[in-house]
Amino acid sequence: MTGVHVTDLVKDYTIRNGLKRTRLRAVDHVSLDLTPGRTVALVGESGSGKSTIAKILTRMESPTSGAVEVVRDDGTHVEKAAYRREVQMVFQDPFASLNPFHSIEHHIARPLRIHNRTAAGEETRQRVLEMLERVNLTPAESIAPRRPHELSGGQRQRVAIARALAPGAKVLIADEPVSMLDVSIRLGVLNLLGRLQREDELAVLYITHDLATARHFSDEITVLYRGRVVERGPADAVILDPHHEYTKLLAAAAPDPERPGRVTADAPVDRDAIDSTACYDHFAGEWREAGVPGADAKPVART
Ligand SMILES: Nc1ncnc2c1ncn2[C@@H]1O[C@H](COP(=O)(O)OP(=O)(O)OP(=O)(O)O)[C@@H](O)[C@H]1O
Repeated sequence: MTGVHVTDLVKDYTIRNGLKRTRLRAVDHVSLDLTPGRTVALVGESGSGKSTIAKILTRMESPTSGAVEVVRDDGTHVEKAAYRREVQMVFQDPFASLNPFHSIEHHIARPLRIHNRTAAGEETRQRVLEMLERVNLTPAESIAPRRPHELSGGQRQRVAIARALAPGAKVLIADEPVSMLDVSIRLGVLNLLGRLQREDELAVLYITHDLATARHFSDEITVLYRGRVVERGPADAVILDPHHEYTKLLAAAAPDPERPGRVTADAPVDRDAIDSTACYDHFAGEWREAGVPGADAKPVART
């Protein structure tokens, strides 16, 4: 089994405006752990740095500083090719993430071959059909030859999940995996992710704006504000007993089943009222400095 330790991660982007260059700190000293069989939800408004963290974890971006270590149970580090195999991402947009020119079979067979998960020919085909069945795309024989445009958004996202698992993923980074799907099918896709996680003991990072699903589908919640962790803890504790003013705003804006309409973490925020220098750590039961690694973070006095 494989877990991920993120320590003191920083990502700066350089923004060019004519001749002028400015630095934007998208991720500000973030530390978090992903452990097998558990889901950590990363929540925060648009621009808080969630996708940047996902891209660094999947090596699509490199960090400015800090460490991402993927570690097996026996303490050995997962390197290079194994990293690419074991840490997989499910993207937000099931329409853009699949190649319209290739069949569903091709999308799943490719990672199986690249990562040497099958010999060739009939064996690969059998594995593809098995993967389609695992994500409830049946009858698999009828789905396999189709092109992405012949499937619904929910079915495409199931293909994307099967493709992510095909190489033998141990860590899944799911970046807003249901936000572009019709509300009526979101739950089905999240339930599927939950089942696969339990069956394969995956370590999952679930990135979302939606506090209700974060609570329901995650063990822990980490709240990000302006690139910093401002609150972390068990999912119920963060939602039912939020300490940071930003989390309180998010919790207050979370969808209420009694109320029609859908409000998310993108609800308007009074930025002047928010302090991003302190983080409430429910595990430690105290306030700590935000923007410093967990172990070294000093407790801070706060009422
Ligand atoms: N390649 C880039 N170059 C410059 N700035 C970037 C780049 N990628 C992201 N940013 C900036 O970094 C900050 C964090 O962006 P990021 O996409 O990680 O946020 P997010 O929380 O995932 O937002 P969303 O929920 O809208 O996807 C934003 O201010 C964004 O504009």
